[in-house]
Amino acid sequence: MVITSLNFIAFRNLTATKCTPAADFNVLWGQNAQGKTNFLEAVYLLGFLKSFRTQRNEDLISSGETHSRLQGNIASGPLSHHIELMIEPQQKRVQLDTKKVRKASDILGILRPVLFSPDEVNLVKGSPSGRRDFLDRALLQADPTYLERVQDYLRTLRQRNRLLRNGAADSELSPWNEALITNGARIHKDRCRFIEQLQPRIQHAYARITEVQEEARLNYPKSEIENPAEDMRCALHRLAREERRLGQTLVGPHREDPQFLVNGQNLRAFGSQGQQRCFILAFKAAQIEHLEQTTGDSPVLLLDDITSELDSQRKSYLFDFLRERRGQVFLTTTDADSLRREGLAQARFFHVKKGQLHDE
Ligand SMILES: Nc1ncnc2c1ncn2[C@@H]1O[C@H](COP(=O)(O)OP(=O)(O)OP(=O)(O)O)[C@@H](O)[C@H]1O
Repeated sequence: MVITSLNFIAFRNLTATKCTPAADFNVLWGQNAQGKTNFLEAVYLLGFLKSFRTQRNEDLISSGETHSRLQGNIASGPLSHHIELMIEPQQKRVQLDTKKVRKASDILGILRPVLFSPDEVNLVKGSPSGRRDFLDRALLQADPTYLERVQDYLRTLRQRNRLLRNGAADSELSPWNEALITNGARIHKDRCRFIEQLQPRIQHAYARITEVQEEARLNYPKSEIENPAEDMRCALHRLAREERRLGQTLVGPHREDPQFLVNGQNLRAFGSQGQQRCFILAFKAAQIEHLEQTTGDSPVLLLDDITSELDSQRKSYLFDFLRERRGQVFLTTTDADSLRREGLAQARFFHVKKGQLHDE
């Protein structure tokens, strides 16, 4: 898939930005705090409807404005689509080909942006919720219907927590236990299946990046158990008193923690910065290849200031990887010359200055 045109109005410091990107490499360069990441964020929002930096709509709207408007034309094989996203403080409204989109899952997949940003490296050592979210975002790109299953689970979880907090009787809780088990086991299976598909690619990419014999694994807890529903039921029984005492659900995929392992050691506790970066890079490469194979289409890559983060070996892997694949890429950098030296001289260069884009 290729973005053929973009139009951003009143988005952060991008007051009025029009752009006709190249079908392959696009470099957004400029000094710090000029709007380069804002541009990537806008593209990401058009495809994913969620920011990778904030949950608050107000942050996205240019100061002093009431709403932002993002528009993009996307060509995918013989098809072309127009996405329009209106961001207001209390809501987002989406149109696909001028028709109102009611369910987010109907639009995921029209534009698939895969982001690689330095901040993601911190996920490896951060909280379990960051790692779950990281995995879930990748899964959603591969399978937009996963969103509805996650939403069902979260609704059940909220309701069950409310009942636990209010000291509801067992008979009242019982149907919610069953709903939690059914929806939770589905999420567990979805995540395990997805990781199983990515695993050989992660391993392969990691070996190529590092050129050492280390085994990289993404591990999901209890992925080997045959019946996750039964396992959840037993755990709910075991922890029933504790759940009532705390007023919250202690069992289910919202508590599970994907582990990033190298040679069997958890990077969360033992990983060097270099191993963390390699792992995330390998994961992204695996995710992209998997998307290309399962959807038959290349996602759009958004690389935020990545060259300053990587050493020369990882940079050369990344550029080889980018050159070998087809597909559209947007890179941000403060140093356009170094990208020209990397062989991206054919890219389309946009200078970003004070929220304005200048085609060069
Ligand atoms: N809602 C908003 N309204 C107006 N300006 C905003 C808004 N949100 C952020 N900005 C401005 O956007 C700029 C930051 O842009 P961005 O994060 O894209 O930087 P960048 O060019 O990627 O820089 P770096 O290289 O440091 O990452 C800052 O000047 C900030 O004040």
